[in-house]
Amino acid sequence: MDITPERQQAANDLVAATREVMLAASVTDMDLDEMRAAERVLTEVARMLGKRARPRVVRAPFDGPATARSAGPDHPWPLFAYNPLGIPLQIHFDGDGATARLTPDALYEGPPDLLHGGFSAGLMDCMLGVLIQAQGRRAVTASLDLSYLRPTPLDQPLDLRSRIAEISGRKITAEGWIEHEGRRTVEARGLFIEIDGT
Ligand SMILES: CCCCCCCCCC(=O)SCCNC(=O)CCNC(=O)[C@H](O)C(C)(C)COP(=O)(O)OP(=O)(O)OC[C@H]1O[C@@H](n2cnc3c(N)ncnc32)[C@H](O)[C@@H]1OP(=O)(O)O
Repeated sequence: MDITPERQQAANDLVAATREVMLAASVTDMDLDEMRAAERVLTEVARMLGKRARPRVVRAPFDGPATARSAGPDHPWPLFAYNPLGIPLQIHFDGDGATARLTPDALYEGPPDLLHGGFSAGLMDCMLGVLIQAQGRRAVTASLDLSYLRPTPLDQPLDLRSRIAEISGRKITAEGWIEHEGRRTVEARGLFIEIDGT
């Protein structure tokens, strides 16, 4: 089924509202009865939405990041607009690099008050992978090496960056990092291999 701009916006708004629910459900301190009442409402919502469902989450077009890159840094590419489980990012492209800003909330906690290292890895995979996709290259991650240099805080703005380091035949190496207040907390280096097909 084609997705009209109106359906796309409605789907994105629904996913954004779902993220709000996920955070609220995770940190709520309501009374037992209120929690049970909220659970009943949410179960009903899940049934309502599930009455007609696709087998998979809607995919954004493959060439979306390349189009955003051509349009310039003021035209970010939204990541995970259709999937509440993904950490939503607005990725800005500038030449051979990409940047994004994120303030992670309580959903993404690992050590107390800090960002979970697995989420950092996922963010880096996205920053590197989407940058490669924005070059029009169809590639998957073959390896991703991470250095956790210092703790990454929650509830504070983080700057995410990536750049292409090397291209050799089908092999593309990209680097990225997470910064808090100008200091790197995580560094990543990934090898991506170009694949055939769609
Ligand atoms: C459709 C794309 C849409 C956009 C998607 C965005 C993706 C977002 C990022 C992801 O999360 S991707 C999901 C996680 N990754 C995977 O599921 C990939 C699983 N692995 C594979 O599918 C294959 O192993 C892979 C395509 C990576 C390589 O298999 P090939 O059979 O094509 O590789 P081949 O054996 O011919 O090796 C090609 C070169 O890459 C090198 N290589 C392959 N895997 C490597 C590895 N793991 N580490 C280091 N080098 C590796 C290999 O040594 C060789 O180097 P040389 O050309 O110099 O000889």
